[in-house]
Amino acid sequence: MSLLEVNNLRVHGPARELVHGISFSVEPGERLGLVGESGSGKSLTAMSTVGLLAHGLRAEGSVLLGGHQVIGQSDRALVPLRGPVAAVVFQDPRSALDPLMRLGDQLAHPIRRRAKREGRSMSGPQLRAEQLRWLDRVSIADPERILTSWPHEVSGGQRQRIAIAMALACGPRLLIADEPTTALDVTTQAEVLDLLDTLARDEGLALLFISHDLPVVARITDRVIVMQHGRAVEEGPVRQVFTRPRDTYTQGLVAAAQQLEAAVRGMQ
Ligand SMILES: Nc1ncnc2c1ncn2[C@@H]1O[C@H](COP(=O)(O)OP(=O)(O)OP(=O)(O)O)[C@@H](O)[C@H]1O
Repeated sequence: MSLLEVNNLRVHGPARELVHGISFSVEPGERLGLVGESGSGKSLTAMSTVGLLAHGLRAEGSVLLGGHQVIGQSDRALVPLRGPVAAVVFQDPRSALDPLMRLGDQLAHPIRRRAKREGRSMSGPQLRAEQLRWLDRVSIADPERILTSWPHEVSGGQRQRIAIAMALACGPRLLIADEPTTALDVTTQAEVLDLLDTLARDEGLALLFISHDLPVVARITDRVIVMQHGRAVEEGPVRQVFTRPRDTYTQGLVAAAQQLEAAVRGMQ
């Protein structure tokens, strides 16, 4: 059974339909990229798979996540799926972090939830050891200080590393990453991307990776869906789509990425 199976997903906005019937699946351990220009419907598609659409939007069709139907379910019914089956890393790590809670307390939350789910009791020292282990896994320097810090006391890159640690500490089988490096500077982007790549491999995670950055998607995913105006215009293995694009829109995206790369090379 697929980990995620999306069938004829439509997303309706207040005034018009925004995603016009998209279908795809993600197998355990597979890495799927969603690419396309700004406003093409990548985020709405991804957020629909975990029932996280903004107020005023409505999804229709079928989304089976870990075999459970997501469309039409209440938030309460989706809680057991969010975290254990799929976790999300957002573009802006501040959306995952409570500004009024110390980082250690925030990281404790998914660790405790997972332990409870697995029927493990957890002492204070065990919890602290787990917090430090997760900070080490996301390569956070000075973890003791970080645990007692507030979100505004750490850098954007550190916030994103902690958001990734919180997502992975839930023990998900699918990680949805929505432009996870866009808000970071170029050096930090590359580091966080490497981190995601390594952690996903080590944990055997499936990835649904959203980006408008084609080289990044080429590096991190196996298969890609190209979206335009709320529709999938092309889908296939990432190498095939990026080296021999069939659709004219994809051809344009690939040509633009190549031109940018050539221009940067010319400056060096
Ligand atoms: N809450 C909302 N209410 C109304 N329209 C929305 C809402 N959220 C998104 N949209 C519209 O839906 C369309 C798709 O948006 P979506 O965020 O999925 O695009 P995207 O491809 O992820 O773009 P980006 O790369 O800029 O994040 C856009 O036209 C957007 O303006």
